[in-house]
Amino acid sequence: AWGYAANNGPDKWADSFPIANGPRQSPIDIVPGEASYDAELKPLVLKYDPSTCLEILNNGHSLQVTFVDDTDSSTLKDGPISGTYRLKQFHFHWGASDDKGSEHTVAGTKYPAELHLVHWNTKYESFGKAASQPDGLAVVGVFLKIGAKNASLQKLIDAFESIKTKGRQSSFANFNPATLLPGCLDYWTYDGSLTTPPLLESVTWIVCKEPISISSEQMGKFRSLLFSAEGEAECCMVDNYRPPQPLKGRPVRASFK
Ligand SMILES: NS(=O)(=O)c1ccc2o/c(=N\O)[nH]c2c1
Ligand SMILES: [Zn+2]
Repeated sequence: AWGYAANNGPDKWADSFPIANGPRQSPIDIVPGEASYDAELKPLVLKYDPSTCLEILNNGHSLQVTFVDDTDSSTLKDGPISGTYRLKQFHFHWGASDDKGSEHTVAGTKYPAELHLVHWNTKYESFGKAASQPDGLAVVGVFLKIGAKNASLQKLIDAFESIKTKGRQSSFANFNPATLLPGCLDYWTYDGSLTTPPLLESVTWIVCKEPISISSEQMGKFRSLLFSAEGEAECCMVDNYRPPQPLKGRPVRASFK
């Protein structure tokens, strides 16, 4: 099965998922000077209902918080997209040290971590169906940088003991993902893919320019999660990021000057 180790990591994914070398793969290096400001891009409209928060889980690749997505309670609208996209889950990617961990980079700069809020287009009947369509998904990416303790992230961290190993999940209620968004919602946007297998080219990426903070201690708690299941040799969940992929001529637009 795929992972992030030398024997099953990003350089090996093309063996089972040839789309890994496709024309619209993610993540990418975002070069602000080469992004074009598009005055027609609208502000993001994110409306999240904390009561749709369901559970927190360790899926062996990341820690993920999943949401009830059978109604339009938690949605993303406007920005670069048309129609309504429903929040399905959010998760993170991070490094073994503070000098790496994000998937997108900004003029080569790696952040210690990156948050992905995953939404699917309600013109399709489910996430699974949407994930195979070129306009099926919209993922909002938020960079994390080392700084002040983040009270919102702390609520997630307080649940980590119950999801330390692969396959563990626990109920997680009334969490408002809007508390994880930066104050300013300026963004870059481009057409891309899932950054993990099956690497489907169905994602409109919306990457926020402004990072949110996480303290060093909090970052250490992320690194205490395990890729391994209970009873297996312990393997720290770190460096669960795919490096930037070729842009292949794609335009990157900015919502800000
Ligand atoms: N890392 S990512 O591109 O946000 C992402 C989002 C949703 C996903 O669902 C997946 N398999 O079902 N992989 C995946 C990656
Ligand atoms: Zn992700």
